[in-house]
Amino acid sequence: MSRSREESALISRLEAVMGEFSQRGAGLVQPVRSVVPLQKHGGFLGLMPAYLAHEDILCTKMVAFYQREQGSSLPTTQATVLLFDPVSGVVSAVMDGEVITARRTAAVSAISAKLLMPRHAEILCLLGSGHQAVSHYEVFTQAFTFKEVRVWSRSKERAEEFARAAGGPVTVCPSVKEAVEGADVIVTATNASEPLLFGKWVKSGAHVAAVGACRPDWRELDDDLMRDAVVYVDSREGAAAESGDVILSGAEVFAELGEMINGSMPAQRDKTTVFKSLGMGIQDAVSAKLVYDKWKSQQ
Ligand SMILES: NC(=O)C1=CN([C@@H]2O[C@H](COP(=O)(O)OP(=O)(O)OC[C@H]3O[C@@H](n4cnc5c(N)ncnc54)[C@H](O)[C@@H]3O)[C@@H](O)[C@H]2O)C=CC1
Ligand SMILES: O=C(O)C1=NCCCC1
Repeated sequence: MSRSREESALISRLEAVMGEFSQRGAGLVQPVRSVVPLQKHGGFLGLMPAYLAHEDILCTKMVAFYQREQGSSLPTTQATVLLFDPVSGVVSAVMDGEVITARRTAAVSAISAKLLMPRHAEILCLLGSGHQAVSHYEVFTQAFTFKEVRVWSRSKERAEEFARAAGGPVTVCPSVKEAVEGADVIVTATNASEPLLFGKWVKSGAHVAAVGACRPDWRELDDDLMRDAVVYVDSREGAAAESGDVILSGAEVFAELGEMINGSMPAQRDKTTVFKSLGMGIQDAVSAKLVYDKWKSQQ
């Protein structure tokens, strides 16, 4: 299967499961991520189980996240995914979770952009130049056509490296402000714990896919942006427990991505919108099953 067909298959599986999640039916069990904080070491261990009864997928991801020193050779996010046979509880696969995490997160952000970005979006801006920035660049430029792609990163060298490695032209911007001004779609994919994207810089009607800041006291977005934008989340329970951008700004969550997919809540495309992504076990479960089924079919 070509990369683009794999991407479309992943996106349609994710759309279906996010829609099912937002119906809160009995066929889908996914608690909010359990987090074991490792304050002493600047990290946490997250456990992300999920059971999808209709498709009989039983899965858990274990993800370790560490805020590394700049220049560290270790990744900030390290994940392992376990797939089980739900009939017997036997483990059927142990998978590295790096690619699954990178691609499913970008695919979910692309679903939010498909529904919420301005109709004639021309400028994509990526804040951060790490794993998520790379996967978002790949998935977004495959799914949509932009006239300009911009990147900003704390380290100019890293941003330049990112631009060199990208499959098309990327403008490296010297500041967040210059990167985001006039942008139609902004992806925040950093390890920041303080706001770096300010509402006063964001063009009215733009769509922000906010991927970082996954702890209740971490931020990427300022209060103005959170309060002025229409805020969508992947899971209301997840956002209430884990998103500093939601909790500390006091912003109202308008809808879940799945509610938009189901048509029970509208996509307010004409407004400035934020999709606050935290990541969900069901996303890993359907992604891991796609990988497993493909591997099985090749045996
Ligand atoms: N929503 C979701 O489903 C998921 C979210 N994440 C989150 O996405 C974010 C990025 O993850 P990766 O790309 O894997 O990390 P990475 O370590 O590969 O890249 C992080 C980027 O953030 C930048 N950065 C670090 N500290 C910063 C600061 N204080 N201010 C501005 N930039 C800073 C780094 O220079 C780098 O460009 C993390 O916050 C991670 O927790 C990761 C996986 C899934
Ligand atoms: O969903 C995930 O996977 C993650 N989300 C937040 C940060 C660590 C990984």
